[in-house]
Amino acid sequence: MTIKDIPLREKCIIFIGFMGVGKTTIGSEVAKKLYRDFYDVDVEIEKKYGMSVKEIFNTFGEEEFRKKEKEMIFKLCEQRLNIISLGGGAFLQSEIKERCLKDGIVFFLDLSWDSWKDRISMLIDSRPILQGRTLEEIEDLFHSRQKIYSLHHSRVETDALEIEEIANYIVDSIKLAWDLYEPHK
Ligand SMILES: Nc1ncnc2c1ncn2[C@@H]1O[C@H](COP(=O)(O)OP(=O)(O)OP(=O)(O)O)[C@@H](O)[C@H]1O
Ligand SMILES: O=C(O)C1=C[C@@H](O)[C@@H](O)[C@H](O)C1
Ligand SMILES: [Mg+2]
Repeated sequence: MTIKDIPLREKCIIFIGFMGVGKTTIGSEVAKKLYRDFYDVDVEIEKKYGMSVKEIFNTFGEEEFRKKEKEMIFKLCEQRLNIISLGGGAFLQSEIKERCLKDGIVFFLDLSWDSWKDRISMLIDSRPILQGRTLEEIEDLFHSRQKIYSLHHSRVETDALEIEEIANYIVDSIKLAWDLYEPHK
């Protein structure tokens, strides 16, 4: 059986989007609702190194982190049925992007800059990419990153929604797609 033959119902469900939009939080909620295993790529890499992402960046550099990020995502995509939240920069690598779009159902969590900036205090200490940047530089990064997320299977605007509402909407839309494209016989 080739990779093309993965039934829709068995494909991994993958979350992308800028740092702090809610990939980890929403991914784990969706996994609970679908009774599936959840993997957060940043957390899996942290477990491998026994260090935080910030420590990995400081000790080994971003290039090493990106290499591990690709290895980890490819490994998780090889298995079926996983729910996977990517790091905010994973789609910078075109090989990751292509693999995820081929083997998974990719949800882009889209949050406006105005809403995102209210979360900055929760994120600034633990996200190495944000450190040492002014608010204006972070805003530029936020906007320039949007194009890496432009290829996806579904986009969810999360601004006005609670975590639970977003997770329910995503689960409903996945079930609808399953029934439409691969109805039970
Ligand atoms: N819809 C929401 N409403 C309010 N707060 C939210 C919502 N979604 C996520 N959050 C909060 O925003 C913060 C960042 O969320 P989370 O860690 O899930 O983002 P992320 O996309 O995984 O970030 P990163 O790419 O840096 O790993 C968390 O404190 C989370 O509780
Ligand atoms: O947007 C990014 O480049 C990153 C996002 C985080 O999830 C981590 O993967 C890391 O801090 C890099
Ligand atoms: Mg996360």
